[in-house]
Amino acid sequence: MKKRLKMLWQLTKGNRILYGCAFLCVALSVLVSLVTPLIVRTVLDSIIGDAPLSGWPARFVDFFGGRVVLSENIWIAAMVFVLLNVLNVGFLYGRGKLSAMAAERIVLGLRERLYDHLQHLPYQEHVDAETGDWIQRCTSDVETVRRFFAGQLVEFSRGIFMLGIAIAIMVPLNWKMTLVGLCTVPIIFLYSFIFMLKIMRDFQRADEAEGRLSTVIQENLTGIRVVRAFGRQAFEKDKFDEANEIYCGHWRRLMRILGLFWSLGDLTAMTQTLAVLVFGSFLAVRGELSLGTFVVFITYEGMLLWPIRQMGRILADMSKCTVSIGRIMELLNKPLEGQLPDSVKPSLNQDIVFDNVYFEYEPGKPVLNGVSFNVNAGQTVAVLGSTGSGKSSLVQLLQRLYEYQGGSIRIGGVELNTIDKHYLRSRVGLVLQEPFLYSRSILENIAIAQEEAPLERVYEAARIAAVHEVIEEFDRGYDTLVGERGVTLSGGQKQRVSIARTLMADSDILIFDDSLSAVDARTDVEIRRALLERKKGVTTFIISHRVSTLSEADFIVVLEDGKVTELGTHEELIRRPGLYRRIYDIQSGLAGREAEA
Ligand SMILES: Nc1ncnc2c1ncn2[C@@H]1O[C@H](COP(=O)(O)OP(=O)(O)OP(=O)(O)O)[C@@H](O)[C@H]1O
Repeated sequence: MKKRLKMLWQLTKGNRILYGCAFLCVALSVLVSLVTPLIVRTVLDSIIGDAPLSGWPARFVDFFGGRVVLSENIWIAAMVFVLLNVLNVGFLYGRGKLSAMAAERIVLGLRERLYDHLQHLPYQEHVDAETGDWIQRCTSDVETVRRFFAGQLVEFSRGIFMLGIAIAIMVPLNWKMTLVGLCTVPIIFLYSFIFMLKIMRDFQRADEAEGRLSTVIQENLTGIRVVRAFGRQAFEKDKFDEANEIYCGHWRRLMRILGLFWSLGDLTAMTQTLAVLVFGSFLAVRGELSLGTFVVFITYEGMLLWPIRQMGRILADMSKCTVSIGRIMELLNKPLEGQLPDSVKPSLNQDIVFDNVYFEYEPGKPVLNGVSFNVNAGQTVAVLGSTGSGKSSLVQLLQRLYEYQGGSIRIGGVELNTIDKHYLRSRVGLVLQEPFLYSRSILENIAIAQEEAPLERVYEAARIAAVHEVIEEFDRGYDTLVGERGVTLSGGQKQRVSIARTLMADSDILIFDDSLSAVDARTDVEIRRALLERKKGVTTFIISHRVSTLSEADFIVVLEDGKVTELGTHEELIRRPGLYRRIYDIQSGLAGREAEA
């Protein structure tokens, strides 16, 4: 809790003067509202009545020409009354504007900080993340913080000013009435505070449930094709209903508690008003309280009760805000991707040595174990292995998306984990099996990292990826819009657009992680030929299950359960029994049968 409040305080940095001015407006507005009933009191008791005058009411009356003048021109007092109210409106406007300005600035900064932080988290965090929950933290949790800074914070200060100034005015007027008028304030405070502590956990649960609900919606919309293809609509609906029911359940509970809170608050407020009325009448009958002072107390009671009750509500809202800030902090406190201070930027067009590499995602569960092989600069390496054997993990290490825990990977003799990550990723092109395309034109998708590149370079990349002609056939050519995640393109077309995108960069190392799987065998050959021809000298890793693709590599690495079980050229491997030979036999058998058929 202390940490969350500290974070809220830190967030106000740079906007404290604005808040200071907003608080000043609040204080002035409170002062003006509390002075107004005193003018009514002066008019009732000393202008219409004949109670003696002293202090500032006497000076006020003298200023307007004395009692007689004022009693004959009562409109003057009415005008002062109106003027004070106009002033009050001005202060309220100032308060609203200043606090809104400060809140917008704080939230703008917070959103930017949050978004920037997410961009630099380790890749594993993104893989493990519940996207919907993260989106919720960046949107509705930030919105809760905005509401706190824009309204609740200054509203809370209004309650404090109101209480402080009212006590200062009420005590000299009648201390007994002050005691009666404020007797429930500590009760309301205490009760609101206990309530705030109690409800905080419920708000947290409701927020988490909302995050899960967002995740269900997000997963459903992203995977809609799978849902349709497998007729999983009913299952998805049940999943959604369950998450929705849990979320609504939390809110029902919250509403019950809030309802109880408000009803008890109403009861306390009514008791308080009744006490003031009864005790005030009693004192008035005994002549201990003038009519004007009685009116002041009743008016103050009405004015005080609402902000004090509001303070309770604000305390409860603050608990929601502290929950949201806690959830935001949880993201902001996630350590960023480590960057060694001495990161180097060597030339990557060099020999690569994998030396006894050990890697695991979870402790004690090796994914790569003792992987060793050497790649000469400019060579093409093919990687084969059954599913889950560690192929993708192996190539992802080359972009430092993950860090290996044992052994060594050296590029031109430089240890990989000392190379600057940003530099490394800009020089190592990775094409994934399931590429992500933005909802923009094909041109923008290909030139995403090279917006200034001449069109000819884009065409060249698309030609190598064997997609140029396909794009030209579209009505709008390169300006064709790709729907969200490229739904208007076929799987193979998307893969080729994403290959073209990677080829735009001037990479020293290219990795194709099964990224030709959705492309037919003939186009696959075309792309590889074009690559060999036009990207000569670029070290290339190709993960594939196609022997026709694998066979053309300089050598093949066969991975099984994270270990290299075979290493050699196509000719060498087909002569030995093993996985490669088995795959070769199956695929050449199939090819033979296809040819016969
Ligand atoms: N981000 C991750 N966190 C935890 N475990 C992971 C992660 N990614 C992969 N794994 C696990 O590591 C093992 C190797 O996965 P990897 O993706 O490297 O295999 P692969 O050979 O590329 O498989 P495929 O051919 O199916 O793509 C698998 O058991 C997989 O479940």
